[in-house]
Amino acid sequence: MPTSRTAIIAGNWKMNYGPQKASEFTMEIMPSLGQLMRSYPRILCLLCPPAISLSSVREVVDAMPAPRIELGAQNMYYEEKGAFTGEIAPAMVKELCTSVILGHSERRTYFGETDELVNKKARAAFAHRLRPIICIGENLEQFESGSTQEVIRTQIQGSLAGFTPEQAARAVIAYEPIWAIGTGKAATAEQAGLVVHFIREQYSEMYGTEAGDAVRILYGGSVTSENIAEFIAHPDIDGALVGGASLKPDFVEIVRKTIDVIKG
Ligand SMILES: O=C[C@H](O)COP(=O)(O)O
Repeated sequence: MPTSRTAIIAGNWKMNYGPQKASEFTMEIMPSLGQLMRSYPRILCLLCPPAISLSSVREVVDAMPAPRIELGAQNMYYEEKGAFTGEIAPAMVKELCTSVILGHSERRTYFGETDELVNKKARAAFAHRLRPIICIGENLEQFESGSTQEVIRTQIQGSLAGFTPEQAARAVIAYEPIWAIGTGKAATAEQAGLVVHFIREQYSEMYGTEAGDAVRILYGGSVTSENIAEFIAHPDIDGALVGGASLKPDFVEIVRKTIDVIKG
């Protein structure tokens, strides 16, 4: 990644760690994570536990303050409040988080989320000054049939429809090829980099060249401390959305190696 952008390492805990376990795990990683974050400024770290555990993680992070360690929600609804059983509203997320993951492939696959819905949620995020992390990516069949670019183009145009240039600049994109998620078979940095570069081109077409250069784009899919360095070394990739490895102290190693690569 170039020096003009800030790295982001986000840990998506998915449906793991209730309030008690989330608190214990955060206490376990915060001393070393905090030390790392104090050592280098050009990186943002996001912890994204399940919604029910956000408060307990918030308490630990507040008690062990360190710069640029923020919380993110894994999802939210777009309505302000009301009779939407089981959902959480943007203002509720905003009380504890700076960011929200939207349109994760697991939301799209298991809960039928569409680009249109992701777009509504992203607009609600902007309205509440939350940073949306918008996930896109192709499945194995689409990858093997060579339709990755077409899928990505459709997802970008649908999920980002009607964004102003300012909103587009605040959004973070996470490219997650579905075939690499939770499989232990990460894309190569070269494979991921080609798609991420394509996303930058789409951004440039929609919002101008500067926007294409400035937008922060993460890679996600079987990222560990063993392979993070090659992704961060790629000029188009700005960080990672980490699933399984974010549930272990390996997450701190991922942050450490990211800093090592950026520092050079
Ligand atoms: O949100 C994270 C991604 O789905 C990647 O998950 P993973 O690192 O377990 O493959």
